[in-house]
Amino acid sequence: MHKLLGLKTTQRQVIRTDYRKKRQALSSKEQSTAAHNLLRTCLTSTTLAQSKTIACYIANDGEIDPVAIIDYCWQQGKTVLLPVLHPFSKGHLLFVNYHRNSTTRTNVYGIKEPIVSTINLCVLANIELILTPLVAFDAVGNRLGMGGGFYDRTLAPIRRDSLQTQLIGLAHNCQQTHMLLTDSWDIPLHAIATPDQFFSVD
Ligand SMILES: Nc1nc2c(c(=O)[nH]1)N(C=O)[C@@H](CNc1ccc(C(=O)N[C@@H](CCC(=O)O)C(=O)O)cc1)CN2
Ligand SMILES: Nc1ncnc2c1ncn2[C@@H]1O[C@H](COP(=O)(O)OP(=O)(O)OP(=O)(O)O)[C@@H](O)[C@H]1O
Repeated sequence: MHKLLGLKTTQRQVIRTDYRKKRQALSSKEQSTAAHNLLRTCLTSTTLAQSKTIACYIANDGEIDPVAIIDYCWQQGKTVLLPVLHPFSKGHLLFVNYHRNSTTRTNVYGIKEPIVSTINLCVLANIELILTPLVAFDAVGNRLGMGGGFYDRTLAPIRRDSLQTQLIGLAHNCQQTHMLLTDSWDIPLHAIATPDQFFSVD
């Protein structure tokens, strides 16, 4: 492997392990306080309030829980979507409508996802805002995920086709890193919301 590529891969793996441990170590009280404060932070930006079609996620592995954001969106009559592992296209995600009565299943990672059908699928170009899970972030919008490359692959058309879709990462305060080394395929975030702060990039 090329030296720099090897260094980056190692840095990513070390940070991934380290930052997954940090979020897993949070108590349920810390998790619920964080989840509550996260909605407040998100509402300090106009993006969430102005978007009508919003992709979110179901918390896993100590991730900050966006449940209050999902409830807020439903109350406001917004369309909420969840990522679903693509059934044929390995490493890609589909975004599927999620409402209070959605039928769900558990995927191979143990994460709940809605059942895909032709009527509940949403194409990327029609999603105004994607709230992404992440393992670590830096203040300039770089994101480190679980390592599957799912979001990077799925979101690549945003750069290729200059889509207007806004990307906001959701994270605990302890998931901020000084600086992440980036790769060519990384899709940077427009902002990051934590319980204490809203980081707008540029
Ligand atoms: N809540 C949530 N939903 C999500 C994601 C996510 O990161 N969080 N994804 C974001 O892509 C997709 C699923 N991708 C995932 C990829 C890997 C693992 C995982 O747990 N992998 C390994 C550990 C990886 C490692 O340490 O290298 C495992 O099985 O333990 C989970 C989800 C779509 N849905
Ligand atoms: N657009 C892409 N096309 C092809 N391969 C990609 C693309 N994006 C990422 N990958 C591959 O996915 C692998 C994992 O990428 P990376 O470590 O950036 O994932 P991640 O951002 O941590 O995960 P996720 O996006 O699932 O949360 C990389 O080794 C890379 O080869």
